[in-house]
Amino acid sequence: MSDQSNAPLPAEIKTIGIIGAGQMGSGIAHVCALSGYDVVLQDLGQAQLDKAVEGIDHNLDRQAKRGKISEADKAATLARISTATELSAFGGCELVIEAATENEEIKRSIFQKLCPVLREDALICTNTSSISVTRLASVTDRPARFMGMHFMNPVPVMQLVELIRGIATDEKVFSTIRELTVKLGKQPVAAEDFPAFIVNRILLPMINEAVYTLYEGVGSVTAIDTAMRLGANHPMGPLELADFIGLDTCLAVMHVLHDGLADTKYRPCPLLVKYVEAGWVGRKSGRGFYDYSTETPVPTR
Ligand SMILES: CC(=O)CC(=O)SCCNC(=O)CCNC(=O)[C@H](O)C(C)(C)COP(=O)(O)OP(=O)(O)OC[C@H]1O[C@@H](n2cnc3c(N)ncnc32)[C@H](O)[C@@H]1OP(=O)(O)O
Ligand SMILES: NC(=O)C1=CN([C@@H]2O[C@H](COP(=O)(O)OP(=O)(O)OC[C@H]3O[C@@H](n4cnc5c(N)ncnc54)[C@H](OP(=O)(O)O)[C@@H]3O)[C@@H](O)[C@H]2O)C=CC1
Repeated sequence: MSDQSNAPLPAEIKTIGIIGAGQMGSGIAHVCALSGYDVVLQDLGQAQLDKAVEGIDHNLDRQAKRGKISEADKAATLARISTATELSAFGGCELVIEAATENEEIKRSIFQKLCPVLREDALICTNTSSISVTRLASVTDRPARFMGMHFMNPVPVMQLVELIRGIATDEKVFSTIRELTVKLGKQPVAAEDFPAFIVNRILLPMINEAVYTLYEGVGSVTAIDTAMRLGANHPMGPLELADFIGLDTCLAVMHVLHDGLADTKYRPCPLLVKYVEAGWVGRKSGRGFYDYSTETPVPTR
C-alpha cells in the first residue's frame, strides 16, 4: 500500500462511513445523521443492517415523543442514512468510523480491506474500547490520518467522546475530529494511547470486580446492582451495565488490560469467561447476568 499520510485533508466532512451496525455503529449513525451528515452504515449482512435502522427509528421516536426533535428532523435523519454490505460503498466518504466487534484480528482485517477503496484524503477513526490505536493505524496506508474516536453507550444520550492520538496521528487530523465531535453535540476528552484509555481503564475493572463479588458469593445479582445503584448513586448496577455493554466486549477489554499492563489485578473473572463461552453475552443475546426473555429482566443468579 502506498502511504497516504501526506495527502491534503478533506476540505469538508460531508459523508461519514460507519463499519459495524451493532449497538455502537447504530448509535454513531443516529447522532451523525441527526447532525446533518450523510451516513453510509455497513455490516456483513442485510438483516443486521435492517435491525440497526429499525433501532435508530425507535430511538429517534423516543426523542420526538419527548419533544427533543421534530417529526421532520426524524424523517430527514433517516433519509440521510444508507446501508451497505460491502466496504466499496465508502468510496465517497471523507471519514470512516470503525465500530465492528472488539477483536484486534477482525479490526486489522477490516482496515487492510478498507484502505484500497478510500479516497486518498479520507480520515479513519476507530471506536475501539481498548485496543492500541497505534497498532491498528500501523496496518493502514495512512497512520497520520488515523485516530481513536471513542463514543459511549448509548451514543444518543452520553455526552463524552474520548479522542486518542496514535503515535503518528497528525495534529490537523486531531483538530478536525475534535471539531466534528463538538458539532455532534459531544464533549471531547483527550486520552493517551494506553490500554482501554481513561473510561474503560477505570470502569471495566469495577465491572470485573462486581463479577468476582458475584462469583465469590458476596451478594446476588440483585444485591450487587441494588447496592451500587443506591449506595454509590450509579444509574445502573455494574452487572446490569455489563449486560448493556455486552459481556463479550467487557471480557475483550479485560484481556487487553491484562495483556497490555501485565498486572494480575486485571485478571478477567472466570465467571465472566464462562458466561461469554456459553454465549450469554448480555442484552444483545437475550441472556447475561439477567434473562431478557420476559418484559422485566430476571436475575440469573
Ligand atoms: C464499554 C465502553 O467502551 C464505554 C462505554 O460506553 S461504558 C458505558 C457507559 N454508559 C453508561 O454508563 C450508561 C449508564 N446508564 C445510564 O446512564 C442510564 O441508565 C441510561 C441513560 C442508559 C438510561 O437512563 P434512564 O433514566 O434509565 O432511562 P430513561 O429516563 O428512559 O432515558 C433517559 C434518556 O436516555 C434515552 N435512552 C435510554 N436508553 C437509550 C438507548 N438504548 N438508546 C438511545 N437512547 C436511550 C431516553 O430516550 C432518554 O432521553 P432524553 O433524556 O433525551 O429524553
Ligand atoms: N458496547 C459498548 O458499550 C461500547 C462498545 N464500544 C466498541 O464499539 C465496537 C462495537 O461494539 P458494539 O456495537 O457494542 O458491538 P456489537 O456486537 O453490538 O456490534 C458489532 C457489529 O460489528 C459487526 N461486524 C463484525 N465483523 C465485521 C466486519 N468484518 N465488517 C463489518 N461489520 C462487522 C458484527 O456483526 P456480527 O454480529 O455478524 O459479527 C456486529 O453487527 C467495539 O469495538 C466495542 O469495543 C465502544 C464504546 C461502548
